[in-house]
Amino acid sequence: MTPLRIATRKSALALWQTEHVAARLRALHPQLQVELVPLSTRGDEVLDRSLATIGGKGLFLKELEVAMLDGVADIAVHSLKDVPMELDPPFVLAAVLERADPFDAFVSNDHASLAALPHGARVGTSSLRRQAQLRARRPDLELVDLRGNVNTRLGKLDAGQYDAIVLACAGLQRLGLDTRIRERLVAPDWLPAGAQGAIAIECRAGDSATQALVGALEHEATRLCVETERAMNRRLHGSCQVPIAAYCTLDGSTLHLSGLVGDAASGRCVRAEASGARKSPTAVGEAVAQRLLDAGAGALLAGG
Ligand SMILES: NCc1[nH]cc(CCC(=O)O)c1CC(=O)O
Repeated sequence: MTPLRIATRKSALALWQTEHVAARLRALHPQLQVELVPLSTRGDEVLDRSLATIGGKGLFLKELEVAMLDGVADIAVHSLKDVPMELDPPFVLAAVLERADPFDAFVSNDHASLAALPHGARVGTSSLRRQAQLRARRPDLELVDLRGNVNTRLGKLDAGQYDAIVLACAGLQRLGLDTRIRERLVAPDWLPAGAQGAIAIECRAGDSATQALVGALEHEATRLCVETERAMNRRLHGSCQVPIAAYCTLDGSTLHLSGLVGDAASGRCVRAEASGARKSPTAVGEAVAQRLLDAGAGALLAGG
């Protein structure tokens, strides 16, 4: 059998996620040889600049997609929250794995919780979604830009540049850093990015053999929830540059979606919810998007 080659970014988190997928594929298919193809992406090389000015988060995907088109790799492993709402037609998400912890983590060396931070404390995050929710709860905080991969961000916290930072729980847990989590910021009070905590496998749309191979890793409940969240984002034209949060759960046959659009500067947040049948993730996502727009989210999305 020809080996299955997996394109991956080179950050510690990306490599962990790719090794995880490789191990699960080897366990499912003992005869299969699985190889990693680590690649540098433009998104990794320009982390110090605003991603919006250089083409958005899709930059992390592009090189991995080129590798698949060139036949250098068969699949690519992604954090689904970083995957654009629309994939280019030659690609599909062949599997979505069971979601890990979907929530954000409050991380600090000196303070036990967001509420316990002293007045005017410095909190590092470059996520507009996190900034908007921080401002809403604590208008007194000084919010400071913080980029880089998980270990870079923790290093800057430990160097004393911030009193606290906010990261995804899933990334910390995967890297064995869960003891750094001082407080989990959970729904309904605090909402994560759509698809946070979920790993997705992308492959060529025409490659049905590979799709069959990786399809065994599909987790249906996660797929339904992230499709609902992504339908909301798509309808709102969400990208990493707009403060949009979405969190969906599946309860038996019912999807429950909570959405939020915020403004990082003022901390104004508009929220909406909807429920619907598990067979209708798109309708549930679009219903929440419409309710957010009806409640005034359009002005926040337009930047004011
Ligand atoms: N923005 C980068 C990114 N993309 C995915 C994760 C965490 C893992 C996940 O959500 O699956 C992170 C780190 C973070 O936001 O702290």
